[in-house]
Amino acid sequence: MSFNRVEEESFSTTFDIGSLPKHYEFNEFISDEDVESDRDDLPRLVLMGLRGSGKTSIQKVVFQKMSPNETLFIGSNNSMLKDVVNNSAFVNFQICDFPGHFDFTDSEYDVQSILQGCQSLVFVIDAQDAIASALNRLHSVVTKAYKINKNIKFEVFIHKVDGLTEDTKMETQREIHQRANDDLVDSGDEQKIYISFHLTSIYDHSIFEAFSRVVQKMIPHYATLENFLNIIIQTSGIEKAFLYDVKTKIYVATDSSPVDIQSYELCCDMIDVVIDLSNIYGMGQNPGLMNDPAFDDQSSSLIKLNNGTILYLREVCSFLALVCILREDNFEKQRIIDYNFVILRKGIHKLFELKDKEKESIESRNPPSFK
Ligand SMILES: Nc1nc2c(ncn2[C@@H]2O[C@H](COP(=O)(O)OP(=O)(O)OP(=O)(O)O)[C@@H](O)[C@H]2O)c(=O)[nH]1
Repeated sequence: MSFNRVEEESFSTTFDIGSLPKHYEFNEFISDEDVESDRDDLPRLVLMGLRGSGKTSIQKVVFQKMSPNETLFIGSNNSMLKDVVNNSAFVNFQICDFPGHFDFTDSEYDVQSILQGCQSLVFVIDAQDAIASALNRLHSVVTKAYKINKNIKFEVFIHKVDGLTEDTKMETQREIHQRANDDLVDSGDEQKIYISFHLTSIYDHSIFEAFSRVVQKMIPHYATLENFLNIIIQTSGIEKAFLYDVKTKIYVATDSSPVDIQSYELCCDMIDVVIDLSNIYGMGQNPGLMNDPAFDDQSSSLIKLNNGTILYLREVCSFLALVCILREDNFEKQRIIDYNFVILRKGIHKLFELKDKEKESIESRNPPSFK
């Protein structure tokens, strides 16, 4: 199998690479005031946890690019904050950040309808604080939420672990895991409710890694994406492949081999380098225009490390990039890799179309109505 440019061009004519339907694109320059946070039609992710556990900081750091140090000045929330994350077809949901003092009996919030449309409930526990009251709240939240919606995926972020030693981290995780499961056993819910645990901190990549896993569970076609990546690594001599949402550095998919956090961090750093360089040299013909993003269909990059490893990035569509790690020897077959990449990109675009068609058919079966 060999790659030649004619083949790539023939794909380009049948499918306009890099140009997805407009609504898949993230508009980088929407101000906070313009964002339509009441998009109740979108899949919903709910953040809960005790006061000061770090919910708002997580949301600001991951989705609004706030620097971790700035979160010191956020202040406590007294009402629910809603936000819409709309980067691509895969990273497209509404976030509801409940204040720490929230109670299910609180008539201020329409908990029933919020949780009915909820796909993922992230409960944040401050690992530097006493955990007993957080565990009580966790149990009460998951059992009540499960009664309202049995399809919610429950995720616990054991947060602020930057202040703990490696040993304490593991010990805290073990203790929280054990006690949360014991509580479920006591209430007879252990067969029904499954909780996933993640160690997180806004001061390193762990929060992005954890959010990646949460977002992946919200993607209906995740298995297909994973399969695509398995095929490309097998056929191209690649060691690890990540499909990144460039804007947030969440990886929306990866192949089925285990993720090692150093590889993930390396790929995140590569994206930063590409965006920074594009901002300087790659702003197209009109560098002054705000709508000329630093990441477009021409974006690609190759970085050689001094240990014989190569990082290779190719743009898949607006704000989605494939980042691969491979041995330098295997990169001799770059044409095959590029050819396989074109096929992969075509497959992912088809998946977008499929998702779009499914959405249209659901909407035609349930036309929107005024409440
Ligand atoms: N050390 C450390 N501090 C963090 C981390 N995440 C958040 N914080 C700090 O925790 C404090 C509280 O964070 P918030 O985001 O306001 O907490 P919250 O859960 O939204 O609080 P409420 O709005 O009262 O419910 C802030 O001072 C943050 O800087 C973390 O990963 N590590």
